[in-house]
Amino acid sequence: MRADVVTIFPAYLEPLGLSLVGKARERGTLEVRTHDLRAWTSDVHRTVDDAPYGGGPGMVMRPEPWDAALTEIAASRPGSRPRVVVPTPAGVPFSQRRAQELAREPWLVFCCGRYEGIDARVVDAWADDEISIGDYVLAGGEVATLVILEAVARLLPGVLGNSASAEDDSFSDGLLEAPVYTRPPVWRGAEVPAVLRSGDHGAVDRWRRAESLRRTLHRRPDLLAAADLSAADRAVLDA
Ligand SMILES: N#Cc1c(N)n[nH]c1-c1ccc2c(Cl)cn(Cc3cccnc3)c2c1
Repeated sequence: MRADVVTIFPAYLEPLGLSLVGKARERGTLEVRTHDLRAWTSDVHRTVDDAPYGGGPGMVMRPEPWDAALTEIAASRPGSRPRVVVPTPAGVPFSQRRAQELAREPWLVFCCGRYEGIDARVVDAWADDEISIGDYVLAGGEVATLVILEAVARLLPGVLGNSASAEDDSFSDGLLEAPVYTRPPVWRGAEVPAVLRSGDHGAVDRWRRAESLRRTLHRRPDLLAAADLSAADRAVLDA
């Protein structure tokens, strides 16, 4: 997969050189190219924003630099067209399912806006996805792009080591993950649940499923409606 990121703060994307995404880049599983939007301005002040029509607070990002940037980037891979993702507070909610969908794309381009947003005509002309990573307000699209790209990168083939797999993820079965423990067996008087040290893999699986169901019921009951629950699951929830 190739991912291009357009931003006025390229340094914001430096974490993409670290850890899991960094290793995927080293392996060649993921290629990330970061672009400074100001490279497509033509005035001496490298202006990317202007006052909003209709008045109101803040500034809006001008269409011309964005269109020039996206036109050049989209033309850089003849015969191919990128899926253009625009993080925005007004976007559809990001989810594991959407991450899985994006992970199947060969080429993503992320438009990281700032100020009050990007001129809507550019978004209308170029965006395939307008995505929000949650119901809170950020100052721009860069952090959202980091979140989306990490969630997508970990789903790419070979990125997660043999000991982990995306199938075991929280949300992969539509439920929240069960609690996890490691050594020591007793820490500040708190013991690891005995079943996890029993060596009985069937019992461990049943315990984890029950804990996952109980956690989801208490913290995210909204997820249960879409989850594929067995009769045994429902017995746990009704207990
Ligand atoms: N994704 C996501 C997301 C989220 N969940 N919160 N905030 C954002 C987000 C994404 C993109 C931009 C751009 Cl461009 C400008 N701003 C600042 C802003 C703040 C309030 C109203 N309008 C714009 C962005 C905020």
